[in-house]
Amino acid sequence: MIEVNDICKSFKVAKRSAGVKASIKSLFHREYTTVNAIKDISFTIDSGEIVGYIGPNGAGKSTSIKIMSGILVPDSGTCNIMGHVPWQERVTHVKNIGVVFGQRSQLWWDVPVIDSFELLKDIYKIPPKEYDDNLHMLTEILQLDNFVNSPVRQLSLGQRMRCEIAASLLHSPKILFLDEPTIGLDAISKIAVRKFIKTINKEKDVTIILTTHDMSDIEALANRILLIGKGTILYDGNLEELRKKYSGNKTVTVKHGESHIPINITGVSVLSSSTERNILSVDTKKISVSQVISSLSSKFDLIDVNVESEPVEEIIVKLYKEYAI
Ligand SMILES: Nc1ncnc2c1ncn2[C@@H]1O[C@H](COP(=O)(O)OP(=O)(O)OP(=O)(O)O)[C@@H](O)[C@H]1O
Repeated sequence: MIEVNDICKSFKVAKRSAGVKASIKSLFHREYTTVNAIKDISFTIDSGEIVGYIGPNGAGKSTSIKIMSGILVPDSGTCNIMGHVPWQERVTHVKNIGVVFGQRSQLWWDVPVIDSFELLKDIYKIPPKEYDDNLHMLTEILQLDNFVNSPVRQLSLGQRMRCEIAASLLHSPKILFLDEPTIGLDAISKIAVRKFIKTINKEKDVTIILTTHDMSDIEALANRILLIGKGTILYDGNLEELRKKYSGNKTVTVKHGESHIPINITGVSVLSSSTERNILSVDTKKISVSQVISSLSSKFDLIDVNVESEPVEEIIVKLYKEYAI
């Protein structure tokens, strides 16, 4: 469905030095540097996938999304999305894709949201029945009823984001590019947006490419991760493989009926110890969690046990460290 081959994109940026003298000099003699935003990136994405496109700030995520949406033209390389070259066949291409940039609005600021939707209906030439059905479905699932008639400038960030997502899907695209769709949202809105993304992927078979710095988005949604760093793809695989590779530890919290329990088990370190509760870090390469629990329960009276995996954030930090990005 999406085929990206050896894409490169660089930007020519004017050098600016501080100070009045340097500013005046730059009026007559400008110097430029080249920023290599992406270098030889290649990947394919199949229909129905949800791909988490992750990487640190400035890695090249937005640039890639802009190239795949046809907004930017690469310096070299090829890109084929549903049989079209995005930047050469823009009109046909945009009918197949929806794009949400979390930091920018595609809605008209001063008019009611519904008027923006009507404009998009005309721009995309959406047949009336398809528009009505999609609007009905999106209004219901994204709960837009209370603010769809308000101007965008009056909406909260979470309300606006739900409208942005609806706007990107009115023309029934098969691919949705989401660039930080949950940025700045509260916990409830984040969960609502994630739930919606899952629903359209499952029920409407929409392929989703998601960039985010929120690793719980990735954990909740992505079956595949593409890691980009310094403009190149560094990892392509699923989260489980990453967990296996980078996380050998589990955190086990043990609530017990004793005032203090001595813990001396190979592969187990005590993170914190207080009356009636111990927090342990278990190196699962040396000992399994069940072995630890049965060893403890054979000696002590355990009231409650809670086992947690290492947070995804920490696994990703290890990944970034390994690739020095
Ligand atoms: N229009 C532009 N002009 C000049 N440089 C640009 C432009 N757009 C992006 N860049 C540069 O290209 C590099 C990649 O930027 P990009 O926005 O793709 O990163 P990103 O991975 O989306 O980052 P973030 O997570 O911070 O949004 C950065 O060094 C950025 O400064």
